[in-house]
Amino acid sequence: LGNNTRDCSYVPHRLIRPPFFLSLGQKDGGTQIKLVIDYPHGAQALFKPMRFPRDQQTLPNHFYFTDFERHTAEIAAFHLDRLLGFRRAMPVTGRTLNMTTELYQLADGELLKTFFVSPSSNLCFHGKCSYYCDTAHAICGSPDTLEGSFAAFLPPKEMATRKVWRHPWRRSYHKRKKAQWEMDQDYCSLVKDIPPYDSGRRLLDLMDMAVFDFLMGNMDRHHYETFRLFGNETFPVHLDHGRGFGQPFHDEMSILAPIIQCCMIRHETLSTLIRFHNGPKPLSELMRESMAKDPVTPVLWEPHHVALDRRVKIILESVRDCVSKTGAQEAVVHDDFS
Ligand SMILES: Nc1ncnc2c1ncn2[C@@H]1O[C@H](COP(=O)(O)OP(=O)(O)OP(=O)(O)O)[C@@H](O)[C@H]1O
Ligand SMILES: [Mn+2]
Repeated sequence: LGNNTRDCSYVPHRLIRPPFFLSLGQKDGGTQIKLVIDYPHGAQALFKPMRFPRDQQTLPNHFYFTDFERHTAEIAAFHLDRLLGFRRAMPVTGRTLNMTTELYQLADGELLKTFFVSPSSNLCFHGKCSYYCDTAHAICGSPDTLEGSFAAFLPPKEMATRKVWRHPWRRSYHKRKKAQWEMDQDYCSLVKDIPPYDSGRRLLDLMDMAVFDFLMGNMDRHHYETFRLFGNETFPVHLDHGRGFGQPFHDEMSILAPIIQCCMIRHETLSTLIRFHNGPKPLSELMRESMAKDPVTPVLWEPHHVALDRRVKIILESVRDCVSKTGAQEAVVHDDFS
């Protein structure tokens, strides 16, 4: 993890072969199919399969909550989180797998029943879930290789329980309704009075999350989770980015609402954004370099890189507007937590 590449030269070669799976199962909960992969020695990964080619955009008549998930968004979001200096996302890598030997032969029960061969002789499955789990939305190999994202698994509940929080700037998840924050420009003053946002680091962490989500265009931040162990003095884990990186030609300003309405950003995060803007290297280049070694590189369609640099500029402009209203003392917050 991190900037330092781990030195593996002392590891016998047979130990660093790609690991093989022991078993797999469907991850319950959530709207789209994802699998829990079990490796030997108790390790696990969360697998999200590829559905579409890299250049497919969010369908124009789809809402943020009906958008298909993209495995590449999960991979790219991990790299973006790390480059922003947050390190609040689980590590995610891409990998191409053999559907027959690595999925079909290991599947059982309800999952196995959903495998079939398509009219063009590709092996497919659709699993069971609450949205896109039917024959019309199946995941198909070509003919039997399939790309996916593999996220390192969070520690089990027994080791580290998590608390789920409703995001104060959650969208309505309804095709006709708006959320309160979309109608009330003074919404932040309400949030600021309510624990855990009234003290400590949490409100600033939400500002960081808005930066992160705006850069990738993720509108699907309905809840977030924290580890209970540290009470409120802890960070929100950045999970579930499958709906990011869907619209490279559109910048969704409403994702910046927390920053615009609270007129606030963490000093450290602002410095990072200024570094992306002034160089030596723009964010697009840092992302390309960071993802170059991923097994499914190039991870993102090129227009997404262009969008990242454009959006860095937009955040800086928003912060500048806000500083000119309230002054830098108020808007740019120094804290010791990041
Ligand atoms: N790396 C991980 N390790 C273990 N559990 C995870 C990991 N990432 C996510 N989860 C858990 O799995 C749940 C579902 O994952 P995720 O949110 O990515 O799927 P989803 O289908 O998009 O769900 P939803 O539709 O509720 O947004 C999350 O709420 C989280 O608690
Ligand atoms: Mn989701």
